[in-house]
Amino acid sequence: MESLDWCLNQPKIELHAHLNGSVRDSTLLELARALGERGVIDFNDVESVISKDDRSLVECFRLFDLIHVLTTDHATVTRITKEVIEDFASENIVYVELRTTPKKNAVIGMTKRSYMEAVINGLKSIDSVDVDYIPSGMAQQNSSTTLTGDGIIGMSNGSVRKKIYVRLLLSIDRRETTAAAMETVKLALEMRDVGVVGIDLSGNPVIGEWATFLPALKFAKEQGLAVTLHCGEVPDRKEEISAMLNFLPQRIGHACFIKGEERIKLKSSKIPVEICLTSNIRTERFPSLEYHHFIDLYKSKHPMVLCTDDTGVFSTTLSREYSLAASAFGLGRKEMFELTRSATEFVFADDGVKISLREIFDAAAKNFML
Ligand SMILES: CC(C)=CCNc1ncnc2c1ncn2[C@@H]1O[C@H](COP(=O)(O)O)[C@@H](O)[C@H]1O
Ligand SMILES: [Zn+2]
Repeated sequence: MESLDWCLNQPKIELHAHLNGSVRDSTLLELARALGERGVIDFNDVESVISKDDRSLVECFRLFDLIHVLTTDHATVTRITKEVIEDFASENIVYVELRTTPKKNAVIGMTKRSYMEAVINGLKSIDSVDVDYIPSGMAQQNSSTTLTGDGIIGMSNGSVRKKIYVRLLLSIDRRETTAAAMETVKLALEMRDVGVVGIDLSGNPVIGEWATFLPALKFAKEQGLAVTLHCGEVPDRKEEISAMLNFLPQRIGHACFIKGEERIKLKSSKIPVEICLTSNIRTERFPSLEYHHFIDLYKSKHPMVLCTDDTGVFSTTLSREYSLAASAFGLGRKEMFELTRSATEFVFADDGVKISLREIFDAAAKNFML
């Protein structure tokens, strides 16, 4: 494997990360213990599920339901958001699009909006790194900081801090109705001034119909939100894949089972693909990386980026994904650096952020392209 240290040190862009899939195991266990003590859950049952490493698709979605029981209150959503962003920043991710499904729970007074406000509070509460989540022109910049061009900012007092750009995508869960999906899109539109830039369609891929989500996704697009779709996660979905590609989303995730005509359509569309290697292997989309479609897309120069999907659920990091790709597909340092740098062009943030990211990668090129 290409040295994990090198992959850790290079600046990286993460475009496919689900909040509740990225929670630290230690945090989940702590939350489970507390709920166990209150008699809400049986801690021993939960511990064995959380500690398991390999999970089938069905088991993964059961785990998500369990994670949601543990995390869905305002204070915990704030806490996990803070920890997830701190973890991403600690491995030199300079830009992350974090996606999450806004949730309601009348019993604790949670609305989709208050859930998202708890996420924003998590971003605000981070003080170990500089977090940029407000789009240009929407807030006063911290005048005591200047970008040095390597993902690090120089403070007017001479100290140096890491900086991470964070933008948010609101996910529509495939279990939701058209009305619920529309509510999420409207919320996203109202929260553009706090860093929401787009919509994601995710959830159990064998549940739900494309036609249910289409009206909300169309509306999102018309209103200028970017859209990314989980597409081709399971076999035999020719019609849905075709309809999704015809929709022309700004990006798609996974694309594991896009074959024949649809594969040709994908390639000619140039829609960037978010590739999640460990996620695909752990959920047995492919028997091993040797069979993964990464290399076909890569060789045909299709726009793509490596992502984690769920660092917690799949026990991975973005650095590890790069290291895996290096060993499985023979990528050298230059290729890995160019792969993550190329994602600058398909982030959903505004042009000001793209310009800053180009500067960060240009400045880092001399150290990482050797
Ligand atoms: C089986 C598996 C995990 C496959 C690959 N990955 C995924 N495919 C589809 N939806 C996903 C995947 N990983 C996370 N999600 C979605 O993200 C949610 C967790 O993050 P959040 O609650 O939106 O903050 C899950 O409940 C699910 O709706
Ligand atoms: Zn995903």
